[in-house]
This record gives sequence, C-alpha cells and structure tokens, in this order.
Amino acid sequence: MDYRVNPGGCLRGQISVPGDKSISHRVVMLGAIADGVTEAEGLLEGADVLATIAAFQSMGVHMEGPDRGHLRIEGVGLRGLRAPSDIIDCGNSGTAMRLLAGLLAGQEFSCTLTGDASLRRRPMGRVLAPLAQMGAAIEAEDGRAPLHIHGRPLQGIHYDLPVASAQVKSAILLAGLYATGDTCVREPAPTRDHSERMLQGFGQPVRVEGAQRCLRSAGHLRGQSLRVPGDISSAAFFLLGASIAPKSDLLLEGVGINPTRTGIVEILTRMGARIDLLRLREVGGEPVADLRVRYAQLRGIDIPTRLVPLAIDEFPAIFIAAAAAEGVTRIRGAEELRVKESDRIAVMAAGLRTLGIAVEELADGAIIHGGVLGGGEVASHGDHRIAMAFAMAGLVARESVRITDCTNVATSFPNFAELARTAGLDLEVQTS
Ligand SMILES: O=C(O)C1=C[C@@H](OP(=O)(O)O)[C@@H](O)[C@H](O)C1
Ligand SMILES: C=C(OP(=O)(O)O)C(=O)O
Repeated sequence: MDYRVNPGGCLRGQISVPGDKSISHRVVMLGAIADGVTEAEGLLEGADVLATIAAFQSMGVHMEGPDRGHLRIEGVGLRGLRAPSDIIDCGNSGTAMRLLAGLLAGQEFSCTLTGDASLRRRPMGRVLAPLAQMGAAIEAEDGRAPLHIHGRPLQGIHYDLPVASAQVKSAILLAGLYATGDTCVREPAPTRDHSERMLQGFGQPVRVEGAQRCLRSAGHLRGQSLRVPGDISSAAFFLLGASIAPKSDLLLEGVGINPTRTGIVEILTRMGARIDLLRLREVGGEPVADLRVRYAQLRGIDIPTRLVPLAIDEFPAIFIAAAAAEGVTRIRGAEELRVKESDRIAVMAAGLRTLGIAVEELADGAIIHGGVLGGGEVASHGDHRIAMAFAMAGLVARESVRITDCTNVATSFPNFAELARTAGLDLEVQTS
C-alpha cells in the first residue's frame, strides 16, 4: 500500500490521536499477570499491540476486546501463564519481543518468540546479556530472533545499561518480578518510565535511587482500570505538519506529555514552533494535555544530545522539520536510530535527497540543510514512522510525493490516513 500526497493545504481543527503504544503494550502485559480484572480504555488497536494481546491469549489469558479502545483482561496471576500452543509472533514490534523476553524468562515453561523480517534483523543481545546474568536460558543465533526461551529460576542483578533503552530497562524489571532479591537497573540517560509508573499502579513498588530503578518482587500484581493517553509519538506527525504548513492551527486532544517523552515538543519549540500545552491533567498515572500547534517559520538548530532518548521515535519527523527549516540542523548521538524498524538515518537521508534536500549522513546522526522540497517517490522501507513523516513533508513539497510500502503504519497508527485527511492533508491511499 502506497501513499500519494498532493502539495498545498494546511492542518486545522481538532483531532484525537490513538492511544499510546508503549503504555498499551504494558497494560496488556501487566494485566495478564496481575490478580483480578484489568480494564483499559483508549488502548491502541495497532498491529504491534494486537501481537502482544495474541501472545497472552496463546498463554491462556482470557480477554474481551479490544473494541473501540476497550480491553478487559482476566489476569491469571504471576504464575498463571501456560505454555503457548505455538510460536509467539511479535510481528514488527521490538517492544513486544524485548519486554516478553524478560517476562517469560522466569516462567516454568519454554517458548519461542519470532517476528517479521525487520524484527528478526534487530539486536536482541542487549536483553539477552542481562537476562543471562539473572539465570535465564535463551538461545538465539547471532543475538537475533527467533528467541528460544527455556524458563528458569532467576535471581536479581544490578545492571548498568550500556544503551539508553526503555525496552531493555523494562525487560529486566519484568524479569525481576520472577527473581529472588533486588533487581536494579541504572540508565545512562533518562528513558521513558511507563513501566515504572504502571508497576507502581499495579501495586509493585519501584524504588528510584538516582539514575537507578530497583524492585523486589511483591509476589503479585493487582488488576487496575486505566485510561491510556493519546500517543505523543503519533501526535508528533501533526505537530510537524502544522508547524511547517502555513495557515495551520490544530488542536490535538488528550496527548500524553510524560516528561520522558516530550523531547519532540522541546526540539520543535527550539526550532521556533508555536506549541501550547493546554488543560494539563493526569490520566492513568500519566500527565496529559491538549496541544495547540500553529504554523511558524522553523530555524535549524543543533539538537542537544540529552534530548535524543526523549524523542527517540520522533526523528523521522525531526528530519522533515529540519528539511523545511531555514538553515542547518545537526543531529548527533542518535546511533540507536540505525536499529529501529529500518535504519532511520540512512532511510531518511535517502528520502530527503530524493526530494532535493542536502543531507550529510553521520554514523550517529545527520546534518540537514533546510531548503525547498521537491516531489518524487520515497521508499519507507516498511517503516511506519518514515511513511508518516514523508506524508507530512508532502504539505510543503512543490510536487506530489509518493511514499511506498506504507502498510506498517497500521502497527502504531491504524487511522492515520483518515485522520490526516480530516485535518487537511491531501493524501490518497493507493493499493495495487
Ligand atoms: O519501551 C518502549 O515502549 C519503547 C522504547 C524505545 O525503544 P528502545 O528502548 O529500543 O530505545 C522506543 O523506540 C520504542 O518505540 C518503544
Ligand atoms: C521503534 C519503535 O517501536 P518498536 O521498537 O516497538 O518496534 C517505534 O515505534 O518507532
């Protein structure tokens, strides 16, 4: 499935983006192994989260939904999962695979996790190493999926994360629920803290000791009812589009603004964007606001490296903002982008060059020279965020932009095309 975006137009009105993907995965996981019922509202019904739901159903967890964002989970308790009937397919989702590896390492059964071609290329050694230190037995060729997990008793560890990764942190903390003693993870820089917040909400204390997060298993979790906030990583494409397209004025309702996720707001604001945070409130243990974004001429900046983990999924959008800005933008310290659903540095650089923008690719980032975007055909390489970022580039391109291989947009934002059209993007979905 391809997108074709015709130039012109602006983004206006009021929209709500779907539920947060990171939080949705976690509520399914914790709800499944909690005691009692968990009810989620506003859950993302994207393919990545559906893969996590199917994984727990195959391990004997009964769920109703998801139906219009509502999911009811009958928790089986920490020790209630059963050996899955088949190989677990995590699809395109790194979060599903890495968090499940931690959650399943201490079970009393064996299972296998696999995924699509993109996920089978991504590094899993980063979770296998700490889990092995905890006593896990996980076989994987060359540190890649499929992962063959042989459940074993685990013991807690103190682990210094070599990369700033919320997925690795979360995998270790989830394994810690099944381990004896304390499990502590130290991060080199702050990363999203949804696991820590949600564990607390389910009655499992997580201690914060400087850059270290520690837990000692309470032996059980308590089922919860919670509402999932809108995903700031999905809102990011609209923050981008409205910032670069003249006459835009858009309100995004109910977006999660957890400070470990708001790097995109800070980066765009530093570039000159006009973004207002309105009606600040708390939803499901997470801060939420309505975001108003209006057109503004953006300027190139040097992106502070401390903001990289706080905006890690927003770099495809940031590359487009930089291309549409006046002057030069430098991105450094972002080598993690090379091991996402695609090599996001290489794929963004190639796509921008196709549209006539000068980009110097660096091992850990890029230097982007803002200019006028032309039209052309850009390959998304099956990466949802690349597809949505280039769709927004179409607002300011001189000719139409065709983006190929956009099916995976459904992993994180199933109604993207429809919502973008509602807001004013001239986007056609082409299936051949
Ligand atoms: O924990 C999570 O839910 C996520 C963590 C990030 O990955 P890393 O931990 O690999 O940086 C992010 O890119 C991903 O989309 C979701
Ligand atoms: C990197 C992403 O997700 P995951 O690691 O879960 O595949 C993403 O959604 O941009």
